[in-house]
Amino acid sequence: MTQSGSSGQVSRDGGTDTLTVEDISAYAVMRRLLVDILWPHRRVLFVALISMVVGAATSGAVPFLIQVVADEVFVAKNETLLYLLPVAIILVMGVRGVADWTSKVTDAWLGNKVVSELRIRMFETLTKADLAWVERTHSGRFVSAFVNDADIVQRAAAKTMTALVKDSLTVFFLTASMFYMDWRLALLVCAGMPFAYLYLTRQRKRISGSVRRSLKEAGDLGSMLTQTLQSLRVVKAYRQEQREAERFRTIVDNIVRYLMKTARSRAAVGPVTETLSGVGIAAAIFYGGWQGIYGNVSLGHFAGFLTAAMLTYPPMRTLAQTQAQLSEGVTAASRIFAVIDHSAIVAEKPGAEPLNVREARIRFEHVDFSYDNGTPVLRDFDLSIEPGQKVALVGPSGAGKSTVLNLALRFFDPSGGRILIDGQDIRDVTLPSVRGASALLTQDPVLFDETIRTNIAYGSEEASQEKIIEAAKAAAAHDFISRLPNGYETHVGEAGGRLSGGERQRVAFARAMLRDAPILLLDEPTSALDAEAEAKVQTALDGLLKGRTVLMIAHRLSTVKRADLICVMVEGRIVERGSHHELIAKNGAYARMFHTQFVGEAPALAAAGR
Ligand SMILES: Nc1ncnc2c1ncn2[C@@H]1O[C@H](COP(=O)(O)OP(=O)(O)OP(=O)(O)O)[C@@H](O)[C@H]1O
Repeated sequence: MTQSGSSGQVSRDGGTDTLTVEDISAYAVMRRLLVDILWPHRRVLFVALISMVVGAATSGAVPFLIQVVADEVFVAKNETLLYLLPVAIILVMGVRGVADWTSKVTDAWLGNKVVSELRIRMFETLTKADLAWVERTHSGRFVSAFVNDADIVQRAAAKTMTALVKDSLTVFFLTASMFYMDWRLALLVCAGMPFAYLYLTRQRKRISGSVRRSLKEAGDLGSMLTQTLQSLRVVKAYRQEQREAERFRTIVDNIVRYLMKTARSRAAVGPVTETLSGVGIAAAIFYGGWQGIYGNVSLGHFAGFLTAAMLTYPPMRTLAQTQAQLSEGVTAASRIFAVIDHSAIVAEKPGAEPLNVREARIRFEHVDFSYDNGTPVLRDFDLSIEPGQKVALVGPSGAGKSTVLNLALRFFDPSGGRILIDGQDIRDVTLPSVRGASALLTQDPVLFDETIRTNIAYGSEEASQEKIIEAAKAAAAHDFISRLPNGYETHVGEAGGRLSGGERQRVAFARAMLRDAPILLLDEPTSALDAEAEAKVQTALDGLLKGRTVLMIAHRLSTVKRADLICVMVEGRIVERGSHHELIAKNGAYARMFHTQFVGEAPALAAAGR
């Protein structure tokens, strides 16, 4: 058992069967964004806040200036103020302009920072996450989190931060000025606010629901696009273009449906705030005018108040619209947090030491394992591989051969038994040291869309050019690489698509050579090659196997013959073990396999002198 309590039944890794998004409150999400992400940039945040406060305060000063202009210049005919007031207004507006510029730039910076930080954290989680979880979650869901969700958070962060702080402060200052000037009039203007608040809360819930669904559909769209691009040959060969296009159209239509729902809820905010502001201002004009005619309210007083009321509504309207945007941002952020919060179950114990590889002896000690559906895949799997020994696993499809390699690399943890390398349980040592002890070669080598040199040096970045060439020579790859126009600097294309299968495999061999790991795990790396290509990589493979402990999955007689020990697996158990000749003589499961699967290869191998 690991410290994280891994049970080997992958579905029980904390109960996250899919990427469930919890209903987190807007407050919780914003608090997290503020504390976790923004706090390290508190200086910029501080500058942003100051500029917003200054901007809001200058707005609050404008009605007073208007009041003074009306009362002192127009009514009292004060000439000195006539010269002073324009200067004061230019100053106030100038300060407001600078504050506005500063708050916009700092907001954009903080918005971008929030999103890049969220993207980085998601990526880190992904690279450290359990394979089981990543495989279970559709790639489109991740792509959507990185692209759509992050984009929405960015827009929401940049816009709502200004609106929430600056516009709230502006509304506060202006409302305060209104109450200071005439509290009765101010009450009239503000009477509609509680209704607006209740209405907005209802709209916010609606928006949150439709945004969540549109983002989910956007994830499905991403998944479908990836899937179609990967399987375009099959789509064409089976003439499914029309069907795929219709499926795509359904998803796109759904997205539009949910986006329109969001747009309608968002737009519904406008008429309500407009009407309320109209009613408020109309009431203020009527009551203020009445006071002007029959009471003792001065023109300046009334004009100043009306300016304050007029100036209050635009930021209030923005605040109302912000509710919608905030709701979208919170929904998208909670989807991102669902990715970030995933905790890997295959994790290191605290204070784990690195694996100390002395001889590279591997021991699978009564290992049991099942994937998330709970069906046992390995049952009492018991195998010792001596230093330098080459062991081949053979058996029918689904017997659990690849699973054994997955467990050796600690991609999953067994539910029973232990796996030891040189006597150390691989759950007790650091993860990079376990994975660093082995090199894995698969049927379909994984190359990145980089140069050949970068692909060979993947995982051994510090290797010199000489070492890279040496590894390529040992992997019989140097000659073909040298013939390429850009040699080692040739880009291999997406997934190595510009190279042939055999060339890709030799680049992968060179990578393993350079890595020089004491343990080699092979998942029949030659099985996807034709006879000619295979012949070219055989020598490379022999060189690679020399002096290493090897565990290989074998589908071909040529691979089986390389092994010192052959283990026949059936339904997760080793049912026979021995050398090729011993097992043939036994006339059991291996002999049957030999006669059905391998016999066709035997004459070719004999001719090749193997
Ligand atoms: N990620 C996974 N999640 C759930 N079940 C899995 C997963 N990978 C493999 N299995 C199941 O585990 C069993 C063993 O699979 P495994 O790939 O180890 O067999 P194998 O012997 O390598 O087969 P093959 O020779 O066809 O590659 C199969 O029944 C398979 O369906």
